[in-house]
Amino acid sequence: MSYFPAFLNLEDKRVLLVGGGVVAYTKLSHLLDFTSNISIISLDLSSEIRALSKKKNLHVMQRAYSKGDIANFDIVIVAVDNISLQAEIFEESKRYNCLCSCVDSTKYTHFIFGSYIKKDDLTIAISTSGSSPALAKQLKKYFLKLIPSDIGIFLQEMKILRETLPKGKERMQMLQRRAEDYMKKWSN
Ligand SMILES: C[C@@]1(CC(=O)O)c2cc3[nH]c(cc4nc(cc5[nH]c(cc(n2)[C@H]1CCC(=O)O)[C@@](C)(CC(=O)O)[C@@H]5CCC(=O)O)C(CC(=O)O)=C4CCC(=O)O)c(CCC(=O)O)c3CC(=O)O
Ligand SMILES: NC(=O)C1=CN([C@@H]2O[C@H](COP(=O)(O)OP(=O)(O)OC[C@H]3O[C@@H](n4cnc5c(N)ncnc54)[C@H](O)[C@@H]3O)[C@@H](O)[C@H]2O)C=CC1
Repeated sequence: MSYFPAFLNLEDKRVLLVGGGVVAYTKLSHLLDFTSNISIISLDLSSEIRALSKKKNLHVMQRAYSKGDIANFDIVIVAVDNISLQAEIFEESKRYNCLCSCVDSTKYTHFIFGSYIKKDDLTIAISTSGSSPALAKQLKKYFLKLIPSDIGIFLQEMKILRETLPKGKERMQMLQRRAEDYMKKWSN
């Protein structure tokens, strides 16, 4: 099955990360590119997670997960080395209308993490539907080399044009032409 590639606004969403090891750290550092409204529950916490949580002022609870902990969260990421806990929290998430992502099996997940490039207003996300995270990572590296360093400036110019010119056919054609011309300058 493929996953619908939505770009979520996390501004007022409360995120819970369960787990404090190697994989939890990767997920945390990626989440922090988009929100810092993150709480963490974990039995143990790596020194990297401790340091990052302190720096970002996150709410950290060092203890085992207990039933009901997700009640006040919109999104939960379960990055523990315990598949049955992942399955339990996934089941529980359905009752609380909470989106759940578990790191060990796509059976227990509403969404997965993609590999992504984030440069100013540009976000490119890549998924292999779980078939090969390693390839997703390599594709990211490949595409990263194609993106020029002035992309943020170009996007700002386009944003201003879209905000100031009246909507309509003329604006659509002009914006399309500008986007095409901008990309023609890339070496290929
Ligand atoms: C389903 C998914 C669920 C999810 O995590 O959301 C998932 C699951 C699993 N990953 C595993 C292994 C690895 N994961 C990575 C890396 C990343 N994994 C990420 C996402 C996803 N991983 C989701 C699917 C994404 C898609 O659609 O492709 C990335 C893209 C994003 C991120 O982590 O934020 C990030 C790269 C970020 C970047 O750098 O750009 C590497 C490579 C490395 O670490 O260098 C390896 C080793 C090589 C390999 O296995 O390919 C294992 C087996 C563990 C084991 O064998 O013990 C499972 C579980 C299983 O498959 O059973
Ligand atoms: N999705 C992905 O990208 C990847 C997933 N994995 C999977 O991720 C899982 C976690 O791997 P690591 O982070 O390397 O393990 P780890 O051993 O470094 O971390 C596990 C964490 O879970 C916490 N934990 C365990 N039971 C808990 C409980 N009942 N309540 C609260 N916290 C609890 C531990 O305290 C620890 O912080 C593994 O099962 C592995 O197969 C591994 C690689 C990549």
